[in-house]
Amino acid sequence: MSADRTDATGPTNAVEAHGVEVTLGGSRILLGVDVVVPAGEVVALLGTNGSGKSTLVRALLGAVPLSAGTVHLLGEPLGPRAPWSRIGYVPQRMPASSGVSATAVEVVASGLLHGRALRPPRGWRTRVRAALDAVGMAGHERRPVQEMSGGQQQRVLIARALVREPELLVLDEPTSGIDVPTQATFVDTVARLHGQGATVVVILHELGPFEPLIQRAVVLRHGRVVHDGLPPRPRLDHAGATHHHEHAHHDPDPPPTGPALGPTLGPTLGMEAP
Ligand SMILES: Nc1ncnc2c1ncn2[C@@H]1O[C@H](COP(=O)(O)OP(=O)(O)OP(=O)(O)O)[C@@H](O)[C@H]1O
Repeated sequence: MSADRTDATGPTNAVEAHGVEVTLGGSRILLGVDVVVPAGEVVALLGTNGSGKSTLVRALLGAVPLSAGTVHLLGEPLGPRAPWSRIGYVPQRMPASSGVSATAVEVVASGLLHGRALRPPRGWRTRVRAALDAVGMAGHERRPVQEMSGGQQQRVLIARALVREPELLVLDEPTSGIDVPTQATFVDTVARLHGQGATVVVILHELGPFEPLIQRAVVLRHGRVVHDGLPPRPRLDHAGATHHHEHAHHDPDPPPTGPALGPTLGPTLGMEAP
């Protein structure tokens, strides 16, 4: 644990990544990404489809190998010393089923197991129920997740991350496929965790209901950071309830390089520069 990352009150940076490069299937996906997220901040990761957002999050969490660069989480380097029990992660999709039909309670309770702790802690049922409640899944405790819709499975995954009351919460497009009232409940829960000091890194297609929480946006394009600063404002025509989001947003050319969000990038995200 290095002195510059951690003081007596805990790590100053929840995420500290420098020069991250990732190559997958022979393609260079991340080309030297620097991301530093101070403890307690809520950061949105934005960018067009295929810009490398999920790969970056997976690299930060050690789920894909780095070909170059360094990552520290909550003051510890990636690896066996990384404090996984203090980190919650919600992947974009439910991992392929193993064929074992776990119930919602079992999946969420697995979020309380880590390292050598193979038994859930005292009071786990109450915590699991509260986490399912926070994602609008109260009453579904005994249902096998395999029988649930994609949106319901996503909510169970979110509950599995929330049940830890994590210090660092990493979410990959958490609200896709989830109905609007449940999105609001979920955002309230993330806001509560943030109020308790948690750091949140969230991949979003658009800021949507997270907008009031987002303090900073990191925008990727073709595996590089093209903006790191104030979040873009939603464009009025995109914010309207009648706007549909199924259309593909075009990739602007050339990419902006400065710290400010370039005028061509806003339309890509359906947002205006700050
Ligand atoms: N395992 C893999 N092997 C080869 N290429 C991959 C692999 N995983 C991702 N890629 C490629 O890396 C690029 C970035 O993918 P990634 O999923 O990180 O983008 P993204 O910004 O999260 O996109 P989306 O918004 O569609 O999820 C894409 O071109 C994708 O096809």
